[in-house]
Formats: sequence, C-alpha cells, structure tokens
Amino acid sequence: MSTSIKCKDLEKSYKGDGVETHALQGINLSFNKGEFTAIVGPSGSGKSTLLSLIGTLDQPSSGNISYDGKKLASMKQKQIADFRFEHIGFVFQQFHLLPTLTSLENVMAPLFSRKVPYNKKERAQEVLKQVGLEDKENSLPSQLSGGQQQRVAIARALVHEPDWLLADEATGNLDTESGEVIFDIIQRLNSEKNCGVLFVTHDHDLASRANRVIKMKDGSVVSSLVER
Ligand SMILES: Nc1ncnc2c1ncn2[C@@H]1O[C@H](COP(=O)(O)OP(=O)(O)OP(=O)(O)O)[C@@H](O)[C@H]1O
Repeated sequence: MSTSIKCKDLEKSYKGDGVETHALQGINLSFNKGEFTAIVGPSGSGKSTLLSLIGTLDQPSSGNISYDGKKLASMKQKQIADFRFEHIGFVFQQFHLLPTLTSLENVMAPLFSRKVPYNKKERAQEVLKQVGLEDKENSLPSQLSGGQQQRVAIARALVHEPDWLLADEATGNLDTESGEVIFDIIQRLNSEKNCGVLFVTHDHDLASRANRVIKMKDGSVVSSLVER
C-alpha cells in the first residue's frame, strides 16, 4: 500500500542537438492517496515530464521522488518495475491497446507472466464491469468507439488495483461527452476505491472539479491550490 508521494527539488533536463531543455525545475510537491489532483499548464510546461518521473518511467536529473518515504532512486531496476506494477496505473491520450486482442485480453495483458493471488479472467471481467463495458469483453479495439477504447485502457490500468492512477490527457482525444464519461469513471474510482489520481489536462472545466489544481508554467509550479 502506498499512501503518499513526495517530490523534492526535482529537476529534469533533456540534452539534444547541443541544446539543453530544462523541462522541470525546483519542483516540490506532495500528494496524498485520497486526492484527485488536476495538473494544468500550457503546452511544454512540463506536465507529462512530471507524470513520467512520478510514474517511474523516467528519472530526474536531480532531486528525488519518494513513495511513503522510500526514495525511488534507492531501488534497483527490477524493484522499480515491480513497484510500478503493484502501485501505479497509467492512462494516456493514445489508448495504446493491442489491436489483435479483445477488450478482455487487453485488460489481462499486464498480468501476463505475473503471479497474482486472484483469478485473472474474473478480475479483468470485474474491472470491465466497473467501466461499464461488461458487454464488450469480446470486442476488438477497432469495434469500439474512442471513448469505449479509453474505458478499456482504464480497466487495464486498474486490473492490478493500483494505489495511484496517472492520467496524461486521458480525455484529450475524446469529444466532450465521452471525456465527461471518462472523467466521471476516474472520479468514481478515486472516491470509491480511494485511488490517488494525478490528472493532466488542458480542460479547465474538468480541472476545476478536482480536489486540487496544480498549475505549471515553464517547468515550474506556479500555484498548487486545494479547491475543495
Ligand atoms: N524526450 C525529450 N527530449 C527532449 N526534450 C523533451 C523531451 N520530452 C519533453 N521535452 C521538452 O521538455 C519540455 C516539457 O515537455 P512536456 O511534454 O513535459 O510538456 P507538457 O506540459 O506535457 O506539454 P503538452 O501539454 O504539449 O503535452 C518541452 O520543452 C519539451 O519540448
């Protein structure tokens, strides 16, 4: 169980073609598991970079991230991979579903070659039900709407019951109505399953419905408000 995340003095620079981009600088933030946090800011302000560092997909240039006081930098690669599997679920703008697999198989995919204490198929069916797709378990991604595909992607992110859901523009490719459905599903998971949510979005209406809104600009946090 992981209940808090702390980012301390985080910096991230990318070097390429002789140019150095400071994607993140001086980031100090804490997150608590019950919270639904929206992260907003202009394109290039560092939102995705922050999420990828918190999600252990990349490493900071300096500073550190700790989960419940344990620094990610102190873990070995294999430990980090296991940690990610156990505690973190991701949803991206692109759904990244495997086109030749059914909804059910896509949801079960993260469990492949993992030992888990539950029945994989039953668990996958349960999370598909949570996102309202129990009647689509045998459909291929190409037979689903964009909103439905994103619901499969959410089910896949939730299949191992993560403590944290990291959503990077999860509604960015969807029309307003489908985006609302996705947002509502994620908000329900947050309140019912107590899953901490970090929700990167360009949509200020959606962001205003989060418990807390973090605004970023030029790689820094410009405000971090608790809305309600
Ligand atoms: N792999 C990379 N190599 C070089 N520069 C990168 C890389 N990834 C991100 N950047 C740069 O880091 C900065 C922050 O990018 P990031 O994707 O985090 O911003 P963002 O706020 O998520 O933007 P958007 O809203 O457009 O997705 C940008 O200047 C970007 O060009």
